[in-house]
Amino acid sequence: MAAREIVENIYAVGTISWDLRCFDSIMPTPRGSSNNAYLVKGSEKAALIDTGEAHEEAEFITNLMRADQHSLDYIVCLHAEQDHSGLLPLLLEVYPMAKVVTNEVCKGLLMAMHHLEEVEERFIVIGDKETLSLGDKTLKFYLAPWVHWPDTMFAEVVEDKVLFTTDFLSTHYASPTLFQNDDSSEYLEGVKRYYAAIMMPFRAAVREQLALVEEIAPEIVAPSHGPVLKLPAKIMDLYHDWASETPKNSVVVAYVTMHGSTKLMVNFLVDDLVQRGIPVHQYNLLETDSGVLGSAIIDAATIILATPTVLFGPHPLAVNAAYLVRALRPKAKYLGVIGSYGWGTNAVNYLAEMLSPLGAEVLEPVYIKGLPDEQAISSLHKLADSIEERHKTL
Ligand SMILES: Cc1cc2nc3c(=O)[nH]c(=O)nc-3n(C[C@H](O)[C@H](O)[C@H](O)COP(=O)(O)O)c2cc1C
Repeated sequence: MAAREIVENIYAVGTISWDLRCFDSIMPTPRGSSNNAYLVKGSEKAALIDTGEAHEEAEFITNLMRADQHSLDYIVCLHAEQDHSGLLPLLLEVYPMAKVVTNEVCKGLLMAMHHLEEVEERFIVIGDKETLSLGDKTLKFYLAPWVHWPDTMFAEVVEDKVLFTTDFLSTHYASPTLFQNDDSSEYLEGVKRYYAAIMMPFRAAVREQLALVEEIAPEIVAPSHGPVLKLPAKIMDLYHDWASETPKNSVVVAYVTMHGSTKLMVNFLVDDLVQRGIPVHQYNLLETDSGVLGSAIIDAATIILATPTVLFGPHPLAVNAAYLVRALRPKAKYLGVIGSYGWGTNAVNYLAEMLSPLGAEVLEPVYIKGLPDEQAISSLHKLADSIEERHKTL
């Protein structure tokens, strides 16, 4: 990939992974991704904004050479995670005069993770709203913690109104174009997957950093993954909506079944909710990737886990889903467990306990032996009644 000019003397020099299908071994990336890095060439000094994964060295160094960058004054680290900082040790060797510019928290993480004690004197620690002159371009730094690590920060090229936002407003999306001009559904699906997996647990920080971006009012947002954005109003609006604490009148039913009993229960419950006009989506956990499930739970008011009992507890796929729900901390107000067992079970308690840190109300479970009978169907109707009643108060 050649270095690509964003505005005069600011280049994208990162790497694109067209074939990547899972990021961090946790996030499915059906459209690939990119690890973005940027080169800012001032009249006196040059700064690299972030690096890339350690294994991307060949492509990365090639890009810097194509940008004709044979020396560097600064390597700015906006975030210590290895997809941004993995090449820092190598670049410190390649550019022996370069200083590392970062905040105190990020410095601590970089030093600890890359064992950089020997080069500590090459670090320059900057604080919130401090600036660094590159000659005719000025970098201004903004601490933006918890989107999504404690160290995250933004950097602005003041004269060009370009804001580097690290993972904030990023998307795992390998784009042939430098800028994202369209609202293609594929791209927006990527935006949503990324928000769900990375930003959702930190909604309060997301709201704070949205306000910061609005205050800075950049003309161009250059994030760490996916395309560069001009006036990202659409994505900002989506973030505002997703990061609010108000859930929507919708229900997510995530289920697994071995012999079909739990599936029949799901069918009854979902049909009942549909009859009542409550938006509901069901997901078979056997074939639902974590990005789809994560996106689905962003704003649902109720999440139902449906599982048979396996060895006295929930099916492992339901445990996995519950773990994901707990970790992503969605804004759901109500949780439910339904399912089927044979002779003895602790599945409901197990899931209720797993999900208790969310602080949501756990609705009366419907957990039955074998196939659903009339009594089970009546209990599922009652569950739909309580969902309808509670959703009226949203
Ligand atoms: C591997 C396996 C382990 C099971 N372990 C239990 C168990 O510990 N306790 C129990 O009550 N039922 C157990 N069952 C029975 C199922 O929970 C029961 O058949 C249930 O009705 C299946 O629901 P489904 O039709 O939705 O798959 C087990 C079934 C299988 C296949």
